[in-house]
Amino acid sequence: MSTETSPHTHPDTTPRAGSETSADTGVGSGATPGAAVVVERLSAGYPGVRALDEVSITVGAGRICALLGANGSGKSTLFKALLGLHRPTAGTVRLFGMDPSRARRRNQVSYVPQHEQVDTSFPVSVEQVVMMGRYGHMGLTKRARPSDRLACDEALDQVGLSELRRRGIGELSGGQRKRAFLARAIAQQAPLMLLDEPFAGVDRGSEELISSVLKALRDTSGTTVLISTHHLAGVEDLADEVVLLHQRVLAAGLPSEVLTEEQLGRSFGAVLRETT
Ligand SMILES: Nc1ncnc2c1ncn2[C@@H]1O[C@H](COP(=O)(O)OP(=O)(O)OP(=O)(O)O)[C@@H](O)[C@H]1O
Repeated sequence: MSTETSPHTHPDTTPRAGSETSADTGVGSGATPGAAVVVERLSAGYPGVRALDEVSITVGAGRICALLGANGSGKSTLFKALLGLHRPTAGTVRLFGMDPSRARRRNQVSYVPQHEQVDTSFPVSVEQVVMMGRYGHMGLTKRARPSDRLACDEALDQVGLSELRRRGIGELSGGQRKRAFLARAIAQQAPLMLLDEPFAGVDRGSEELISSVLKALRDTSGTTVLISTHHLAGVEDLADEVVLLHQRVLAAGLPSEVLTEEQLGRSFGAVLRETT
């Protein structure tokens, strides 16, 4: 990740942009080589609210980047823009050189939302939820093939939910449910994973498990991971790069550069400390 003030990329890792060629992905045609996410001078908001103001971020492929900001700092709005679900007023977003809608259609990005609506009156098992991550791979018939079942089995195993696979999703604890939705994203096997507040409302055990799963995805598959969080705890250990956001990018770089008392104090003052 980098901004104009703190250039930092990771040229050693190649984006796992599916099996597409550079012509398919658009990499090379105005894209930033080796970058999974390029946000340039992005402004976005709602009637009467400026949520993002000229935000520029670059996340190198195969990196874990934490987007750190207090409540209301614009993290969710940025995620919505990255997913093509919120139209910015200015600026551009490119995921592996593609616009967000195209990247989603080409299974380049998976998403783990902060809250997932679970309709307990319509029972869906944990493994059915995880299988939903495979829909983009199944073709028109939407029938699971052996490769889909294998991807689900592996994802359930990674998050430690194999034993609970037949349980209804509504019967899980908050932390277990979060792991189930993480497994759905893992099964999708997209080269970029976005996680909105993955540690909110989970116990210490689930937090450690989620962190180690994300690191394993980076290390074994070269997955680029972008998490939004307002919790300082754990970020230094997990993230390769940190962006401090408060409507604008206040600081960006290596955790050791960004997560200093001085930087946090200058950037957030009391606001961040109150919310961590
Ligand atoms: N649908 C909306 N309509 C109007 N204003 C909104 C809407 N969604 C967010 N906002 C405002 O936009 C700003 C950024 O909100 P956003 O949800 O992106 O921040 P956030 O960092 O994700 O916050 P949190 O950590 O509390 O989820 C805030 O001032 C918020 O009140």
